[in-house]
Amino acid sequence: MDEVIMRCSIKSRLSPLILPDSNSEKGLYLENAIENHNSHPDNAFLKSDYPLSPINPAAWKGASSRARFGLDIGGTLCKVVFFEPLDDLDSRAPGIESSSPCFSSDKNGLGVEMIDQENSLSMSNSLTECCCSLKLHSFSPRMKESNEEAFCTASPIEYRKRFLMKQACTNSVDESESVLNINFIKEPASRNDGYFHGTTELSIDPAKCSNNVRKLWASSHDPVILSGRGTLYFKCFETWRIDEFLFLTKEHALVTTRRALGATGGGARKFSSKFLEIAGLELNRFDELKSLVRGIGFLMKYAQHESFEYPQGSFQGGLIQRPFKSLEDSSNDSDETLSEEENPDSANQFRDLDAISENQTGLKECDKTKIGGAFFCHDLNRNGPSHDAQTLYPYLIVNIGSGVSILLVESPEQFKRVGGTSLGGSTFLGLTSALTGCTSFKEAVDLAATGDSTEIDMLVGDIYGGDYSEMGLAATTVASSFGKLVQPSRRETAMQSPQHLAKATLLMITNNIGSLAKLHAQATGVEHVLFTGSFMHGNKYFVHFIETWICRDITEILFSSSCASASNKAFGCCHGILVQRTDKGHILAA
Ligand SMILES: Nc1ncnc2c1ncn2[C@@H]1O[C@H](COP(=O)(O)OP(=O)(O)O)[C@@H](O)[C@H]1O
Ligand SMILES: CC(C)(COP(=O)(O)O)[C@@H](O)C(=O)NCCC(=O)O
Repeated sequence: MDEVIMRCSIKSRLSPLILPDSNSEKGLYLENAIENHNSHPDNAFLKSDYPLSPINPAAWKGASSRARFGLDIGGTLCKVVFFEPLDDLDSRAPGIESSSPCFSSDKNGLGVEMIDQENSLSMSNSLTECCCSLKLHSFSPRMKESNEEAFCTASPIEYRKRFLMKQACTNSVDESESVLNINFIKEPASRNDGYFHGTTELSIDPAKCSNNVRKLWASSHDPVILSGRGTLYFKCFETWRIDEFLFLTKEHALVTTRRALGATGGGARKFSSKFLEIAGLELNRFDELKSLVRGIGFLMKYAQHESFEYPQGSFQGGLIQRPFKSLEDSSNDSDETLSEEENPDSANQFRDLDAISENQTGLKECDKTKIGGAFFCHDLNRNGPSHDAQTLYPYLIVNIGSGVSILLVESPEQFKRVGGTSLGGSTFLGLTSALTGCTSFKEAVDLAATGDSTEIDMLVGDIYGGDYSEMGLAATTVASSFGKLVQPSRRETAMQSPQHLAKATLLMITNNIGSLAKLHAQATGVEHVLFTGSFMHGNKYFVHFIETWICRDITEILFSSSCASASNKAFGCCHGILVQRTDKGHILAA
């Protein structure tokens, strides 16, 4: 099949939405899509023991299926989104609706781009061969022949050798085996680099292969079934594992030719030759910020369901906040304390503190706060979700990845990068890891949850003995992050309290990002700010802090917080997966 033509009125073709268990935090809700819950019930982001793949064998066994991939190879994480069509699209393809919203955005580099059909892989049907075997799909007999030819001429062995040699320098390798017969390459058990350790060994033994691939491809999200079309999968691994990923892909995937994969992020440029050399994969590169805007735009249209509320008690152990303790203290000192008029922040802090102290959860009892769907939507002025793709513009995107980019999106076709900061998600993770020895993002966030940053930060009250009323600074405002550690005795104590250090780090990063977001919103005159990026994932404290303290003047704050939507750059660059223009000018919607 050389060409597939489909209608792309996605909304009308999909089945009704089925909401999953409300205690979960996972969730991408494409409107009218169905979550696949055949997978592990505890599907957590990058959970290393998550059962392989996304692939539900029953769903693809025997099917001449094809998967189309979009990769976002970021500074820290590589996010992969792939779509596995059900079967022959032709048989399910009615005509084209040129009025489709997908069709209309194909302009100015932000809409649908020409992605040829080579941005396509197929999943192996042979589960016994390898649980997650990938092989390049050929659309026509002619292409298939050339695939096989290319496979014969490919020479990944050299690269594997080099890789093994490199590994051998740092890892214990059984020297009794020749390079090509090595079954295991053990990584040091004690490695403590602060990141998710997905794969602990490389193996060419099929049994272990499944295990390795399973671990590497830790699922980041339950698959989403687009009824009658196929399934969307979300995967993620650390970018520093790219060699491992490519070798495993090559080793187990039977990559048979050079084909283009939709790819974005800095790594799409940096590693493009590596993809080609190691795995024979050609990257079809897309600008990452364009992909981000496009991915968000797509989700905005089709994934408007926020999904989960914070369960009661989920914030046990404290919250990120401008510390209230000394504010209470200083409230006894009427001379030093700001009036509400002088310091509206201070007044709000008191009010919020009252609300919070009722249940000590650290979360306002506020039924409009929801998280976990494709978008966490919080309208500060109205109850319930209010964002609407049409009325949202102009808005800011604050993408918190390794670093932070701030974009002003003026229309679906127009955006510009208006700012950024190097103090981003990896600053939090790197610093917290270095300071506390924690070994994963989740651990760092969990640690922060139990900490008290006032033990670490120097507050205005620490300097002034109370509020600095003249300048509107409450005593509780952080004057200097980590400032208390200038005292040697404080440092010693702090080092015994990793949770306080983690919290101070999270607060510092959050405060900075929030302030920048607010300033950029003011400078550009926008009222809507959307926070996204993997830093958001499971990071309720960030969300809560931002909405409570930082962005009160902004009409609407949106959080794209699920892992799936944190993959929106990958989504954006495989937008062509869902809506694709073929070389004959047809829309292809998978
Ligand atoms: N499992 C994880 N492993 C590492 N970092 C994670 C993880 N989950 C969330 N993060 C956070 O997400 C950040 C990376 O965000 P991401 O949007 O993927 O950026 P990039 O595209 O630069 O890799 C990390 O710096 C960290 O703060
Ligand atoms: C360079 C980047 C666009 C890369 O994106 P990322 O992988 O961090 O998502 C981003 O890290 C960034 O904008 N950093 C901040 C640079 C600055 O404005 O100071």
